[in-house]
Amino acid sequence: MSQDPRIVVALDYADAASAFAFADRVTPEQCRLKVGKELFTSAGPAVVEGLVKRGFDVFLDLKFHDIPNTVAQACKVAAQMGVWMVNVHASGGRKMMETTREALEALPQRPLLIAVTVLTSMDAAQLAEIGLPEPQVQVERLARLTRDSGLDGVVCSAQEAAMLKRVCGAQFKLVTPGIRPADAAADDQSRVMTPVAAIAAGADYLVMGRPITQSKDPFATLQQFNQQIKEA
Ligand SMILES: O=c1ccn([C@@H]2O[C@H](COP(=O)(O)O)[C@@H](O)[C@H]2O)c(=O)[nH]1
Repeated sequence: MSQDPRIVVALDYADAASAFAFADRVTPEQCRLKVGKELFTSAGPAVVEGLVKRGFDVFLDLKFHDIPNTVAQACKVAAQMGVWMVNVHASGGRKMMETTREALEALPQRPLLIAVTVLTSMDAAQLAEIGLPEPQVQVERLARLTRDSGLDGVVCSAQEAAMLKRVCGAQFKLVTPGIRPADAAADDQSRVMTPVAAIAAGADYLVMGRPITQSKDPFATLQQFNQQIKEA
């Protein structure tokens, strides 16, 4: 089994018991785990610490978006929980991202710091409604700003992965939600791609929630996706 699992399972559950029930049936070699707004609001730091204690790499996906000092301090607290990765919104701007990076760099051990470009639920029409250009243009703009602010990578759709690897370089991490098998419902996601296509396009980590957690057999489904990626 891979020591660098590419799938990050989104534990979008309402309580810690459900998250731990999932975590206790998989291993850190099979997947990384993501704690997002629902689970964190319900269960708080204890759920993060419980997953870290079980040996998992935890992506704390709280997408901080605030003034520089507030975001930097929040990310420092996240780092103290022992998370593997934390994120902010790139639209918070260069000063916010640089201040946060500097705060994390002062720690003895720091998590990866990445920034959300354009949410994978948004399509061109939704972006136009808020006065922004089409996804590829806006994602590239925010990814360049993120790279220039010294962060480790971005959250984007796998549809933008090939372009971003060219623009930002191979070391710049691409974390891609909106992953859907070809025959699956998109749900509220707009910019989707299959797991195999996402890896081929250059995605480093695939964030997958409902296609795994809401499948009939989440553990067999995770194994199938890992196998598909391995063979790709
Ligand atoms: O642009 C983004 C940023 C974050 N997410 C998060 O990823 C998962 C996706 O879950 P699915 O069930 O596989 O759709 C979810 O936790 C989102 O908050 C995203 O989808 N898009």
